[in-house]
Amino acid sequence: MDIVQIKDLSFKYDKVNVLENINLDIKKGDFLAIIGPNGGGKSTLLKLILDLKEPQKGTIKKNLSDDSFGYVPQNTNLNIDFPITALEVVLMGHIGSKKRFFGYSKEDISCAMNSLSQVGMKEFAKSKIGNLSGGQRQRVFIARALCANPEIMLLDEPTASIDVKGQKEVYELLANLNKSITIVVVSHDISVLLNYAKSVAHVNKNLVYHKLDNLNNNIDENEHLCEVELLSALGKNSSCGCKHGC
Ligand SMILES: Nc1ncnc2c1ncn2[C@@H]1O[C@H](COP(=O)(O)OP(=O)(O)OP(=O)(O)O)[C@@H](O)[C@H]1O
Repeated sequence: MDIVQIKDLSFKYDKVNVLENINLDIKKGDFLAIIGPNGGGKSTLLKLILDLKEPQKGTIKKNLSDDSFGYVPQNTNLNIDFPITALEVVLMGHIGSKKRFFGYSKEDISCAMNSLSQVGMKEFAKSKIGNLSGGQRQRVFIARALCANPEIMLLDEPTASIDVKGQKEVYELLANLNKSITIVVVSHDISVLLNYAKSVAHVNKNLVYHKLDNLNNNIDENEHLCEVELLSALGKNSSCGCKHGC
């Protein structure tokens, strides 16, 4: 079943076209990697899917209820020096609370602890967010998105500034969540991500979609794999926008 159907979507900021005639169906259970060069339109596409922006042309149809999206934004806008605990960060994402202005209910706290447990961070519930490693902090942000009990989770650059070991841990976690949640990840760290993704969408104003079962898998995550190499492995050509200038 397609849980998101994007048809002939175009979007521009001012007069500059950022996305042009995008067609994409996201299947229930998919683990979709959205890759592409800087400024290619990946974050804009996520925001359109999340209704944070409106398409100027084309349609996005969703076979989901509105509150079943989990979103882990690129910039969490959280000052990590702020003395807030992992549990409090997760509670901030709790949309089920009926006691918003009077603190959180026991149910909210138990749901947040459950989310922390799902991401392997229960014992860090009382740790200050600034004292966690980058990978641990990202797990807490994933736990916050899990509080909405999402059917689909969208993550924008979840492994930026995390070392390869930490990246693998984040993707192992997402692969595990993918047993019940559809996962969409925007990332530049494609060598690690592509060992976990089931499909890939290359976005550079236009979108090219590939299923990944025909890619020779077990990519060595310590080796740099540029988008040209990836797309040529998939039988497509594209100019590389990667930072290595290949
Ligand atoms: N609010 C905005 N107003 C005007 N232009 C914008 C705005 N947001 C993004 N853009 C421009 O739209 C283009 C696409 O941006 P977007 O953030 O979607 O790309 P991206 O593929 O996610 O990039 P990156 O990989 O660098 O995060 C860029 O040229 C960017 O400068």
